[in-house]
Amino acid sequence: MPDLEKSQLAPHPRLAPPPGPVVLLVMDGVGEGRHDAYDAVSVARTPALDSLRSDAAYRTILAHGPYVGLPSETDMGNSEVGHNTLGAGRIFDQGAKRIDIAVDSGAIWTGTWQEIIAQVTQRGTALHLIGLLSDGNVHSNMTHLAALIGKARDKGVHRLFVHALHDGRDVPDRTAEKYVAEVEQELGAAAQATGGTYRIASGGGRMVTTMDRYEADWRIVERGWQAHVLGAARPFASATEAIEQLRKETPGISDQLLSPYTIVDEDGRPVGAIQDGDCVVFFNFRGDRAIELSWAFTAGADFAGFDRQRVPDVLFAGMTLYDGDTDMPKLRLVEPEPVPDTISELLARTGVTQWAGAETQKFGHVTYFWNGNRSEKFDPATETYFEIPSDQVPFNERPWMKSAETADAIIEAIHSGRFRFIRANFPGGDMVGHTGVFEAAVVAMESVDLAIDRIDRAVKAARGTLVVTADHGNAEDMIERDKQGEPVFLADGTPRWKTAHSTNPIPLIIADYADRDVTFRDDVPKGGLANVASTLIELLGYEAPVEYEPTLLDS
Ligand SMILES: O=C(O)[C@@H](CO)OP(=O)(O)O
Ligand SMILES: [Mn+2]
Ligand SMILES: [Mn+2]
Repeated sequence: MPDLEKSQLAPHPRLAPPPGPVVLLVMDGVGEGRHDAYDAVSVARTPALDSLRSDAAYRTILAHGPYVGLPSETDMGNSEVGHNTLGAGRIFDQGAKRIDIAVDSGAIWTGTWQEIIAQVTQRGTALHLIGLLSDGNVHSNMTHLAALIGKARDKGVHRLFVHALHDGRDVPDRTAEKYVAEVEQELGAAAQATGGTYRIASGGGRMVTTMDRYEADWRIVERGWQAHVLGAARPFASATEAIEQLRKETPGISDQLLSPYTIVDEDGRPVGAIQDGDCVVFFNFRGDRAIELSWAFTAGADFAGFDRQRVPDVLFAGMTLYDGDTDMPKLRLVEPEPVPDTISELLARTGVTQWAGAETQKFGHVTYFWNGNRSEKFDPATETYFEIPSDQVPFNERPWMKSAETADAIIEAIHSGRFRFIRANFPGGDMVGHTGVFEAAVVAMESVDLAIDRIDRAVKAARGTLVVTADHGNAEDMIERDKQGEPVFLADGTPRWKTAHSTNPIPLIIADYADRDVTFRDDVPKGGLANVASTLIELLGYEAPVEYEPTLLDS
């Protein structure tokens, strides 16, 4: 490694390293809400968090929009941008924003896009656009899909198929039909303009179709493959008909869970199965839930995810890079901004031992996202990764998730004495928050609190430092609100439960058990996730690099 000596962190002039480890707990999807009846975080009984808030150093920080590299103040945070920003100590333009810029400047229509257009027009093959119909700006954005359809139309593409994943997680639930109608309109106009075939060819809810992550459940991707590629999912004449029928069969079903389907013609043949010579663009820009399908399209015979049955020879491109280590996918429409010199890289160079762990659902959050979308370690000799297998159920059915097992693993890491920096993620607030089941979200928070209580005692005994924060809000605001912020109710008076993240600030708690004077400075009122890395580096006993956003600690 070049410059290893030069780039080591310097000892902090005032703060000595604590005798025990610095332990960072990221409560996924836990913001500071209104403390009303729809705030599962405050409704939950959380004695550990309550006493930490009152006895330790406590403040809130920002985790949305421009504070994490997203286009606007109204953009809620999410795990990718949140953990990227936590790990980078700086704010980088994130996927959503980079694609917006590339569309505005036209840079997206060079390179890979030209290759795709050349192939489909010269060979008369089809262009397939797979992705999430959403304007949540977390995994995808409808404006990007519209731009792709419009450009294909202008380039005279004759056959274009959209494989539609339904959201209900980053947008209000049960709105799938609205996004479908929007796309159908764009496709209809393009078909008319070109005299070609522009159609939705398959679809399904994102949590059961295609968008698995961290290999939690490959069956999800297999179902997507059958729907999009093989054209072999349950047949329907249109996406609208599929959504209507599936809702009739399971009243109240969330868009996330709509079964996969394939659109067929009058003879029952799939209208847009994927064939040799076709081109495929996965228009999601976020990596975690895009990686597995990308593997399925690009891996050779050693692919072990599921039996693909038929692997069409296609040109496959991602909206952007999904995995920096494996350079995957090889073809992409927009290059990401590299995120160098993350906190883990600096700590590894300095020889600080690190442990990172979480259950499967968020394992990549504290490794891959934390390290700027890289899955590899910087120094295997000093870094340990630990994964606890997640349950494979809707999380409202097991809202405690693996909180206890994660706490066990962290406490073991503390007791081993081998690690100076320990970081972990507790998914409960987020994963259960996304189900829109309020009572379950309360249980999730209580299980996270029990875990924090145990970890807090272990950190105290080891004379370390406990840092508790989050990556964005979710469970603290579980109801849809109107423009004035008032709760929205259904006709029968029940709350319209919200399944998405929020733009709320998040907590930052520091409990130092090493007899050091640790207090927050008061001159960074708009402190955000980007300020956490410098703060952690100081707590570890080093000077934060000047390139990072400043520390939140008093000097
Ligand atoms: O589940 C996910 O993919 C997102 C929401 O779309 O949540 P998070 O950013 O918390 O991982
Ligand atoms: Mn998250
Ligand atoms: Mn989430």
